[in-house]
Amino acid sequence: MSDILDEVDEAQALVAKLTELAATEQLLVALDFDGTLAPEVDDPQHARALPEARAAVLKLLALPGTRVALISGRAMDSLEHVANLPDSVLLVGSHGVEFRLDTPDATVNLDTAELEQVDVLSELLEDVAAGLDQVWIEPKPAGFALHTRLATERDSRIAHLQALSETRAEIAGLTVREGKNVLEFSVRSATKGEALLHLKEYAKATAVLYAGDDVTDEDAFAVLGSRDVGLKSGPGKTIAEFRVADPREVAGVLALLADLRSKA
Ligand SMILES: O=P(O)(O)OC[C@H]1O[C@H](O[C@H]2O[C@H](CO)[C@@H](O)[C@H](O)[C@H]2O)[C@H](O)[C@@H](O)[C@@H]1O
Repeated sequence: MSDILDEVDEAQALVAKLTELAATEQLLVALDFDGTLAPEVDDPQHARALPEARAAVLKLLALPGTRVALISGRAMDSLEHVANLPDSVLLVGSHGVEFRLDTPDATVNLDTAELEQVDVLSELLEDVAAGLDQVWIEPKPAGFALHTRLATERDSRIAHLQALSETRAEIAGLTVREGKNVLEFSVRSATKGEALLHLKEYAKATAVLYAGDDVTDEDAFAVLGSRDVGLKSGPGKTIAEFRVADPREVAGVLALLADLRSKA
């Protein structure tokens, strides 16, 4: 019984906070993609935002004083492809390495040393993936994601251990992030928290909603202020103020925010 009461209290607190947020002067709605707008799927190329999430994003985009951004671990070209949203949506790819704001230039210019590190990374991770079933690498401008979603638990563990020890032995200062069935390696360090702060300033936002589902989203939750709202999608430890069960419920929150803001 007390669980139900807790859930009711939390839902009421979320609605109250969204009502405040909806009245802010310049709103930034910043969203993670996989696991937040789009349910997880086995092939990353097939991930798509739920239709109701997409509809809510388009409704928010049309409102005055409102910007929408996606902050993703995906490479920019992959994010543009799967999100397929209007150009007015601000995009951040590769966990904050790539930006597509209102001007089209999103190129990452790696220096010679970084390019060499990417080559070394590629060789090492390709070797790891080649020796294990259902382990594969996804290239990004400044690194790679090592995917293990369909691998056995044993192969997945071996892949992570081998990849970590070999890359760390060869490349100094490598950024490694753990996500859902994925280990990400980047020769440029950046976090979703830094990206969110940049977007907040760029959009002159007076308040922010940030929603995300994975460990890397915790960096974004960490930079939110008292007027902002952090929304965790799904299970797992979080510092976000609020939690919903899955992308379907995230879509519900976005639709409610759009509705409240259109009336505010
Ligand atoms: O920051 P995000 O937008 O959540 O992106 C994180 C990673 O998402 C993708 O991988 C994850 O989603 C896939 C599709 O559901 C899933 O198959 C995979 O197991 C997940 O790790 C993407 O492929 C990565 O590049 C992103 O960094």
